[in-house]
Amino acid sequence: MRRPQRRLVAKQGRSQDADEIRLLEAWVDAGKPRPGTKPPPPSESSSAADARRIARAVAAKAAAGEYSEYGACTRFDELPLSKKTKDALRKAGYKEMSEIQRAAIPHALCGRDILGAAKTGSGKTLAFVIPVLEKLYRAKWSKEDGVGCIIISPTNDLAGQIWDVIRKVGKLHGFSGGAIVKRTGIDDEKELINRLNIIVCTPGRLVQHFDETPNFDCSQLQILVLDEADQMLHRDFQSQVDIIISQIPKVQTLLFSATQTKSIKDLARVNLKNPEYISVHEQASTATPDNLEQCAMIVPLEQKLNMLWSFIRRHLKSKILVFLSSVKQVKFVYEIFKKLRPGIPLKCMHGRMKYEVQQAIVAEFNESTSVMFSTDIFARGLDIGDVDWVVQVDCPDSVASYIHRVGRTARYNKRGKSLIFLCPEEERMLEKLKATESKIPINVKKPKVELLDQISQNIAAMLVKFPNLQQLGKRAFVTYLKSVYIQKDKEVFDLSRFSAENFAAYASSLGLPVTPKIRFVSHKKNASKKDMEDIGVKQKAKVIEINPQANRDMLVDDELDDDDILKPKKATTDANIYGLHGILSPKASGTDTNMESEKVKELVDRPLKKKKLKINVHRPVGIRVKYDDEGNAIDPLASLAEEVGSEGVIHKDKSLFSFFFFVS
Ligand SMILES: Nc1ncnc2c1ncn2[C@@H]1O[C@H](COP(=O)(O)OP(=O)(O)OP(=O)(O)O)[C@@H](O)[C@H]1O
Repeated sequence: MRRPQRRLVAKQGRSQDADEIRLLEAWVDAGKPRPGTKPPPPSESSSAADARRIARAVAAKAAAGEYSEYGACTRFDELPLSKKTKDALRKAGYKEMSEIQRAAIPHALCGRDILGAAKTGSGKTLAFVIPVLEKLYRAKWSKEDGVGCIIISPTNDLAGQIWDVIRKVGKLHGFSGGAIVKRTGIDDEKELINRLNIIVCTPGRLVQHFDETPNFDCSQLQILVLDEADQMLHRDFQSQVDIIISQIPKVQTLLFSATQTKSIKDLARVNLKNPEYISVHEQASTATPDNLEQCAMIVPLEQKLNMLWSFIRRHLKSKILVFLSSVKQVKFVYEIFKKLRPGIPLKCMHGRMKYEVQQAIVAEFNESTSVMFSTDIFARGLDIGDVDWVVQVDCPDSVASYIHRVGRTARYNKRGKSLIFLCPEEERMLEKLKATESKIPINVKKPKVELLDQISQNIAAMLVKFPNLQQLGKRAFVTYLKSVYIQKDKEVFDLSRFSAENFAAYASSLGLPVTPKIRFVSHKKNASKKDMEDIGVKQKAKVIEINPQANRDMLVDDELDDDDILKPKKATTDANIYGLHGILSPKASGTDTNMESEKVKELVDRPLKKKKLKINVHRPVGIRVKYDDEGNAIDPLASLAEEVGSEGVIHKDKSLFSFFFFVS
């Protein structure tokens, strides 16, 4: 493939790097670990001073053409890495490698595909960021070379966080790049995206660029990373990842997660070539961090808020992350607790917030002792400093979700604690967590009922004083039931196990004077458009007798918006934008809708190079998918209505945009 003259000239201009690159190439090749090998346990005898001396000796030998094997290294400065990367690592305070870094980086440096698994907080981000930087450096990649690396992450926040690590460790390299992390202006991004060497983004946004950006060119891609790979390859992002894979060449691929997929079917979809299976904690007795203390309590639904309040009141000096199952619950609990003043700052985080607001809240939470109420938007990957407690008020949808949620504490050698409230009706989850194969050391504690603060009366008083809170409470009630109803794991989540009395008591615990009336609408698989419309029309909805007693008491309440009706929606955010044959399927509702809201930082003003044609000629044509502000596919008619009806809004949104981060 011929590259333009200008690129060659730019590369020749970096002759001081050329010698180092030659040396690194030779070292990487001569000292590479054998496929399938793991590093030996690190020797404990050498002091830090010894280790530095060894590292200097290794580097001097390499400069003299004697290349040592690097598969057993314990420090970053013993690896065949560029001086720019080593200097930045040292400045950032990274010296000793973590287990996953020791095991994965040597194999990744010599170009192998990796399927990496290690516990939460064990340093997986650096395990892929370093090979990415080195790959591009050794390929003499420059800003003019276009997209060389794509890193896909499930949420915008996580993409932003990964980009921060790249900026820190790659700051001495001259690569361009950015986290496309907020739906700002796809048109502005179209101009710029081909000039980014490293793109970090959610799958939905990338697919959107493949669809809408003329000449979006990934044909020169060098390396692909899927963070939280199990989630990427599973139902949530399956169809989008399939599209991405079909649009890019086969390149070195790195897959990382704390709960790795082992499904051959999943892995076949990303075409891994003789991958290194690296699971550093596979033999460990626990799947969660060793320094994490975990306990569970069986708490009736109607006592959960009392329990949470009492817990917070007794931990006013702790940084606490609280998981709830829906945006409306987060909003309600946050608002009501704020009014009741527990004596510690409160924050909330969910997907309906602007990315900038989220970032500000995360930054504050990083710095302060406070309580953060969050949906699962915070469950994976986020690296928040010194969280003391993770409290799961609502049951996670799986054991893997539990592991990711509790992994927000006890990160990288720090200590942490977690507590989960499970309703008696959800005890099956406790069995799953305690099962030998889950490897989760969890203690079951009995709640001390006598210590419980009873706050239902206080909440009810607040609802009288602030009527808008009553509406919020009602919605929190309904969305909680909905969140249980839509769960796939019916062994754990089964509304029919709750009685009408349970629901009434729960409503009363939220301060509601009466139990909101709700209805359940049947879920027809592969529902046609007609069916979908019918579901939207209340009179035609089919009521399911989930709990005859409950249904007798809970009929349709017309005050609740459609979103609050217990009709099945997809639990995930931007999953399945396409149906099987590229047919537009209805917008997924999602627990967190900002996963696809994107922000791009710092504008680029370099001339574009001529780009090659897209790769996949078999992609379905003739179906132009439109996306909403969050990157979800929207119905053509809905989008037409939006364009006709809200020109001003569209214009206003556009003015928010786009800037790219740069490593320079
Ligand atoms: N070699 C290292 N030395 C010191 N600190 C490190 C090292 N590697 C990573 N860390 C720190 O450990 C913390 C957790 O790292 P990271 O976020 O990469 O974990 P993770 O394995 O990706 O976790 P999760 O599974 O939750 O996404 C970060 O604050 C990071 O800066």
